[in-house]
Amino acid sequence: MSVKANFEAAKADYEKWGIDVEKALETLKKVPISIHCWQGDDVTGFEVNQRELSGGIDVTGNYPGKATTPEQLRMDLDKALSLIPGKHRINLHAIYAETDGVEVERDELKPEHFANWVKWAKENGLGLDFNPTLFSHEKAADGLTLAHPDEEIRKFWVDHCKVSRKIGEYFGKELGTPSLTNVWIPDGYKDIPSDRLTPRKRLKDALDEIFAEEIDEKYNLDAVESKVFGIGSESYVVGSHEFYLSYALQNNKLCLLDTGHYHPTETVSNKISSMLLFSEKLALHVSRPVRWDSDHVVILDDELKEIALEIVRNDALDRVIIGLDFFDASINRVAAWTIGTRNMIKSLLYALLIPNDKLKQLQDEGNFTERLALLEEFKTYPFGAIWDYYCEQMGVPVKETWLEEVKSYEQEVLLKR
Ligand SMILES: C[C@H](O)[C@H](O)[C@@H](O)C(=O)CO
Ligand SMILES: [Mn+2]
Repeated sequence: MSVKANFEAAKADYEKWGIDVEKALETLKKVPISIHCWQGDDVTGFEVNQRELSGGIDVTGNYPGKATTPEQLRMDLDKALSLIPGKHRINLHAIYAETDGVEVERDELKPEHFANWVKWAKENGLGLDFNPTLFSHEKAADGLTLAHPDEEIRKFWVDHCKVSRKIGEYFGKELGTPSLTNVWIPDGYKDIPSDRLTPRKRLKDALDEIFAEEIDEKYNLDAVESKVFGIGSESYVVGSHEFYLSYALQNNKLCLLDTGHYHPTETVSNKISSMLLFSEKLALHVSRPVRWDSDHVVILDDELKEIALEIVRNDALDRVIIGLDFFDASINRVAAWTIGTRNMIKSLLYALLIPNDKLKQLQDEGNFTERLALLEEFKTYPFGAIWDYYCEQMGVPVKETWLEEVKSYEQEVLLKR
């Protein structure tokens, strides 16, 4: 049977439950995923003075063909984007600045250092998001940045975050879609601290300084990202979930939840509804922690589906900004982007094809038998046939045929680097 014939049969199955499949596909088309550029070069960046990756995060693997220039990284992104249905966004870090071989310190970065990214984004109809980079730098060598006891170091990082917001504003103005500028810092201690409060007080003051300048939300949205621990900050992280949740609420900022930044049995899916009751918007870094914040490529697992369900069933597709955050150097990097992003989109489609109103009603009626039965049966509804049709309609490879394109690209481009 053709993709279309399979689709028609599957559509009929869903329609029995009152699900408007065409409408679901129209909705899906409009959801942008913010794809992180750093999967393509193992979080290296293009600074003239390149430093080792630090900040308690790690990339393992030595798969050949990693991008080592901005042109290569954009070319690899182009390839991945050609295999992913929909129009999306690209998420940059400050270390991806292009400074023409001139060493520019991070507190001196300017919008012009990202002009090539903006040009490319315009050509491809992409939005851009941004992150100041508060790691892989000698001023972060002891694992402290915005919470550093040394005022000079703190000021350096405050200034870096200030210029980063201006870069976000520039993206928003140029591209006509607000940039999400997300602050994540590695600050913490390996061993039990003797004072938990003072570093948090310093971080709070630093954030107040960073956000003192009003920037129109038409152009830039600010987010703050928490973490439970990192390598070298096992006992204490200054920017904990409670810290940033409170800060974001009090200061009208977006709280960003990275799915790898919580205790192993704590799920982000269970936090979304609570936060939606108190914040207009929140942001995600969808990742896959395997035993720790290992940033494995996102797969279509139960938690991913549950996250998508929480966004869809709470009508929050325009309130939850979905970004990805994984980096695996042990596999083809273009494939990593393609697998992870296609899975994120697949999970949203899965959620859009669930009879969510009926299931809510069953819960209110106390009919937990039928609730469980339907949730389980829908797991094997012919969702794949709808997904294949969506890919075909969007002009990207159906099923695993995209892999052939990645293999050719590897032979023709990546292995020649
Ligand atoms: C590159 C990092 O993953 C990113 O900046 C941050 O979002 C993070 O998740 C650190 O663990
Ligand atoms: Mn993250």
